[in-house]
Amino acid sequence: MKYSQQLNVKVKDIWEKIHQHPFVVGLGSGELPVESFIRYMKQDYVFLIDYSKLFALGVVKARDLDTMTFFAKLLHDTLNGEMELHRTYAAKLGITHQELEETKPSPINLAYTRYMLNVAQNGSLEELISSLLPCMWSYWEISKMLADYYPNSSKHPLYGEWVKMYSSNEFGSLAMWLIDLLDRLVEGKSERELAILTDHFLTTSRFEYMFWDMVYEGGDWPV
Ligand SMILES: Cc1ncc(CN)c(N)n1
Repeated sequence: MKYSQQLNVKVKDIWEKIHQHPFVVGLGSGELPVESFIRYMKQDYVFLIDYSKLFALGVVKARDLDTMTFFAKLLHDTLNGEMELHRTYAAKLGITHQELEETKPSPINLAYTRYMLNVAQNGSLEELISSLLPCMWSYWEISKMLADYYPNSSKHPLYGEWVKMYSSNEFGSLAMWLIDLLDRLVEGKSERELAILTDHFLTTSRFEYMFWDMVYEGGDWPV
């Protein structure tokens, strides 16, 4: 079994909980309260600013030109494609660019990005990939699930564009490229080395769940 398939088995319960989370279900059914979506857009925008830096660190840690080019593309697509979706939503929702950029990250948001940035700065390329992969892979799985269970979700007047972006073949192919890269990089790694990667993958998958919960419930700083 490929390493990515082993990860997929181990993460199943966490991702299942994400698929059942009221925020995700609400995106599919169209019944998500707009206040939660606004909170998500603002928190996610500042999340993506830090997340982009992981791709820049991927360029630095890459060991060949193909991998460098791929991370450079991910960096470009995140800053200009994924974040443009957020800017477009912000305009629709009456949020200014300044408000978006100045969003104060919630405790969960900060903990999640700091965890990944710490791994990216201090760990290997394989560690960097295993910690940032759930972000892309889980969104790809969510959007496929939504397309199956809520076939009209991509036509919703507000949430449809979100569903379309993350269920696009382009987004899916980037996630698959990264999965394939990780499978190639782990060839010959010891059980001990793989256990570290698996731990990063499961930790950031849990952060994904907590992020959904935070934007749904509004987990801000207590004081
Ligand atoms: C928190 C989070 N996780 C994942 C993604 C998809 N890149 C995102 N935009 N935000």
